[in-house]
Amino acid sequence: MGQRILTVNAGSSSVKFALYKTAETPECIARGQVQGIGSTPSFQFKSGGPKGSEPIDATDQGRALEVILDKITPLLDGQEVAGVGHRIVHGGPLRATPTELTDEVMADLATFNPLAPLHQPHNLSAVAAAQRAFPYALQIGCFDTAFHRNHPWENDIYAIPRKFYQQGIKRYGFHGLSYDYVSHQLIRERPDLHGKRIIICHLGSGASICAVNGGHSISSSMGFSPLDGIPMSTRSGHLDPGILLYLLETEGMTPQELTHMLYYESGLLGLSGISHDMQVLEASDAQGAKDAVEYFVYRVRREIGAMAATLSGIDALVFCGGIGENSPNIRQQIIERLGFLGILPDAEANAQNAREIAKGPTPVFVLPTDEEQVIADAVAKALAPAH
Ligand SMILES: Nc1ncnc2c1ncn2[C@@H]1O[C@H](COP(=O)(O)OP(=O)(O)O)[C@@H](O)[C@H]1O
Ligand SMILES: CC(=O)OP(=O)(O)O
Ligand SMILES: [Mg+2]
Repeated sequence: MGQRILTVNAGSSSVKFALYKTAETPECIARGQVQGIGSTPSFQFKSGGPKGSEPIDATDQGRALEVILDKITPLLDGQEVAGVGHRIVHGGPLRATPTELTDEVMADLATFNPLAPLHQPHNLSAVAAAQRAFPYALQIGCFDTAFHRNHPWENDIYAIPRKFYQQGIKRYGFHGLSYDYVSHQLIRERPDLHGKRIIICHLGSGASICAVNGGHSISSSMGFSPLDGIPMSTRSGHLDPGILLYLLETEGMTPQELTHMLYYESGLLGLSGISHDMQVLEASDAQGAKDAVEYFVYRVRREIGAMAATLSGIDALVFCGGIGENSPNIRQQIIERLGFLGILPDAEANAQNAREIAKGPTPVFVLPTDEEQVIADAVAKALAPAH
């Protein structure tokens, strides 16, 4: 009898899942998500189940996972879920590989909740729900920080007293499962880029940019927390720390108010005053929406320039994530002023969401990311009998 692997990616307002047939390279048989947790939650299969979106009653990520489990039970057809793989945003300074989520590991991971409040507590509550549903399954954590664990020191450290580095105040980097998938997929499709300098832009609700050299992450625009770098749906991106000192000392804001402002009220939402959703902003004629889009594009271009300097050049640029994969307009605006890096946009290919969207010496790709496949592969490896 076959076994199944389930992957769970719990975010601030969504829980994404995928179900796999167990094999050396697991085969996806269904995927989907609960979205709108906290506002108007709904369930949707993206593949492998009935089409359409169904309103549901889910006030938190644990309840969303219960709905998902109800929906996938008929697809299991009596097969056992042998392993559940979880995307865990923060693995801390040590975790460089997928890890079994024992009680001890879970307790350690909970200490990183304040470093990623939009993600980490939800990631961990989804693990608890999956343990209740599948008490005999192997629960494996796959960390967004792991792909970035070997940054050269200058991309790992902040210029504050060295003792803070020893306490773990350092650059972790995030979206590592996505960068892992995309960098390997690029080489599968274009073996000539093996060993080269690649800049990958993961532009979704959370957004970051990664410099990859010879298959390894060299630098991430995200740092100690997933707040740093480019502006995001509701997160600020890079800030002068003097602003925080001013707001704390002069305006009397509390740490909780600052946290809320930086994670939930800033970025595209804060700048536009209209929406956190890039699709809504692109469709709007309001000046605030135009400003937010322009600022986002500018900060992405600026970060690509910084990553090109980090790598002393660029051999390929890649877009992924909800915005990167689906918005020709944003991609066009980003790449049309990157001629100095050998990038010449192919507007027609870009408009069609083609795989390759530039015709200059530096190729530019759109590669749909698949964090779930990276997680499923890790679970399959953990389940495989030792040789
Ligand atoms: N066609 C599109 N045009 C512009 N933006 C889009 C489009 N489709 C999706 N998006 C954006 O992608 C974002 C979600 O990206 P995604 O990578 O799924 O985010 P996350 O995994 O962080 O929740 C949404 O906020 C939306 O703004
Ligand atoms: C780390 C992060 O920002 O993740 P997401 O894009 O899924 O919010
Ligand atoms: Mg994401």
